[in-house]
Amino acid sequence: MATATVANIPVIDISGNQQQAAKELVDAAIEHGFIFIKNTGQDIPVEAVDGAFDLSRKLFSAPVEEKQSCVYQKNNRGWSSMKYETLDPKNQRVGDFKEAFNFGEFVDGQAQQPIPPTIAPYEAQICAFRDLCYEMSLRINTLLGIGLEVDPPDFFSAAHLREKGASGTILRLLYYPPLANTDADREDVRAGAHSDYGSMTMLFRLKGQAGLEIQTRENTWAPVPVCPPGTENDPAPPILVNIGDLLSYWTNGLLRSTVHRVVFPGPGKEVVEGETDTDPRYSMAYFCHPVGTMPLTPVPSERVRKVNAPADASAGNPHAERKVLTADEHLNMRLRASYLQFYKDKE
Ligand SMILES: O=C(O)CCC(=O)C(=O)O
Ligand SMILES: [Fe+2]
Repeated sequence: MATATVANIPVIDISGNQQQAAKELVDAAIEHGFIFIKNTGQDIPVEAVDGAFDLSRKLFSAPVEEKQSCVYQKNNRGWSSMKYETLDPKNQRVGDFKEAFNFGEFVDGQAQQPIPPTIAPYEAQICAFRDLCYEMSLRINTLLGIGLEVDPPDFFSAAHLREKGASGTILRLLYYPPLANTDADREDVRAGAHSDYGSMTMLFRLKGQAGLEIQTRENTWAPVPVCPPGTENDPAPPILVNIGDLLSYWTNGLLRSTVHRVVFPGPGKEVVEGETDTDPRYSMAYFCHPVGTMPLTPVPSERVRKVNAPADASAGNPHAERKVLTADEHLNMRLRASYLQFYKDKE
């Protein structure tokens, strides 16, 4: 395999000077839409991430009947089986080569959805991990507000406060099995090309597991290494943050909601040194959504007001030719496109 020209995403330490961190975050969000957050274990302890990955392995290896009893529901929670979701419906002939399990909100430490008996004893642990992600997402949202000089600077984090109402926020565990030798269908893709639906996503990956690629400004695909240069000796790989569609709408396209996908790099394709696609791959994504009733209008920021939305940003922008959507209306529109069969069966 050829060695890849990897995406040049900066690694940012948000534990130091906050003004500096805010500036670096916003610069990266404008330029790449993707940001590595150095994992010093301060926001999310390394053991919490490892523990969540252990639970994920338990969950996906549970008997299929258990997973089936928690099957995907209209509230975007539960288990989706192999090839169930299609993230790039325009180009994919077969669904994503993955399984996923979505956790919605917990109330008093309890999931508000069926969970497989195999992991039921660990309900409190999943809730605690989701809470850690929530707290960290608020910090990042605050920094983005500071960096963009939004008035008030906590505009984004305030829009995400749980106490203000329900949101579409989801903790998603993902399992991508390897492609069997006999499986000649090279059309399989682990996750089709897409941008994320929420405000932003925090992604956890495991050392050595290849596959995530982002679309560059030149319309090429660049692999995103799990451990970029400078993080090799950190206690855990950095947390990868990416801007979703809502932060892009909120900022007139200034923050970039970058298209990405998960592939089998395959023979002859580029792969990051030290990574492979021949093993099972696990990842965890915290999809951060604001309170569902929030309108997606540009935020009060001089910097945002000055932006002339680029022509191509209007392609997926709900403001281009329709009424202003709320966060929930936007989410439902995107889910309908990705779970076509599910919605067809329901109608
Ligand atoms: O598994 C990954 O690395 C990314 C998954 C992803 O992009 C998604 O679920 O939105
Ligand atoms: Fe994604």
